Amino acid sequence: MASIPSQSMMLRIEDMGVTYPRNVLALRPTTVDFHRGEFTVLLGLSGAGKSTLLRSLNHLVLPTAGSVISAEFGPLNSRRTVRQHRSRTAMVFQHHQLIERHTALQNVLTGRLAYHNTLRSLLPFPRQDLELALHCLERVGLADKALTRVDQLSGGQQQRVGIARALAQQPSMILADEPVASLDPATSEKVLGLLRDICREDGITTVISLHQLEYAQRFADRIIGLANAQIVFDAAPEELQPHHLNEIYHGGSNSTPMPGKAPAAKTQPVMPQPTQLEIAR
Ligand SMILES: Nc1ncnc2c1ncn2[C@@H]1O[C@H](COP(=O)(O)OP(=O)(O)OP(=O)(O)O)[C@@H](O)[C@H]1O
Repeated sequence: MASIPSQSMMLRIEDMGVTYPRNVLALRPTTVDFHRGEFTVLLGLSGAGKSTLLRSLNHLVLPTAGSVISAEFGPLNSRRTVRQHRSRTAMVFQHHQLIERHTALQNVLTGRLAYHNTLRSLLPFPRQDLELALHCLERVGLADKALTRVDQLSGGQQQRVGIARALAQQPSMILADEPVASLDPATSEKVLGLLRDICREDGITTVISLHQLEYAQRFADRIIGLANAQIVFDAAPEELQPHHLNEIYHGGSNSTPMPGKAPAAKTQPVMPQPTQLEIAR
């Protein structure tokens, strides 16, 4: 039976694993707690399992083993609990998933849809929703772009609309899947800083997948390093040592134990390609 999460815990994955069709092992059975207000970065090479772990947290990817347990709603073992959990879990995507021919405000308002039934969502949004959406745009510095079509905004501005839409959902958790992968370094820093500051201010638990070590060290409260479908590091950024990076980015041939955990059992370590090594710098 699933154990009960403690007070500060927001979400627990318990012996959760994902194997895709054709026996592709993307995440070995793993147990991890995510705490209230924590800003966690999932770090690893392409194919390490970051997106799989991130998306399984709200069952966008369905775990094939173990369970996801919400402190608020319990184990995600029914359509009802999954729906409840998703209504409080906002997503930010790499390509923002905005409706380009709609205005920034209209896009942010879609963050409110989870709070209305299908029939209600066909009607104009209530005034409170409009005010909230405007407030969210203000928080990401885009109040003056509320009525601008999204396809007339820059990539960084579009991602800020994506964050405002997530905030309009009034989430207790935000899952961000490589939210800066399409942005230049200066814009990436601005977007990540904004997301981190707002989540900190509002106490929103955030899990975000990134390739860039530098950003993970700069913005994360906690880094979870993945390699070969398993967690090989899980601690504060200050604890990340060269041998951990070796584990994350090189398959860890001469690894030492990760903080708080026994050394991970490895099968068939996959060595990164030279292009992949670039991202470790
Ligand atoms: N829908 C799918 N069907 C089959 N295999 C998949 C699917 N999605 C991912 N995989 C495989 O699962 C493994 C983990 O992929 P995942 O996308 O989680 O890695 P990632 O660390 O997020 O990579 P990236 O940084 O490139 O997004 C990879 O081997 C990938 O090819």
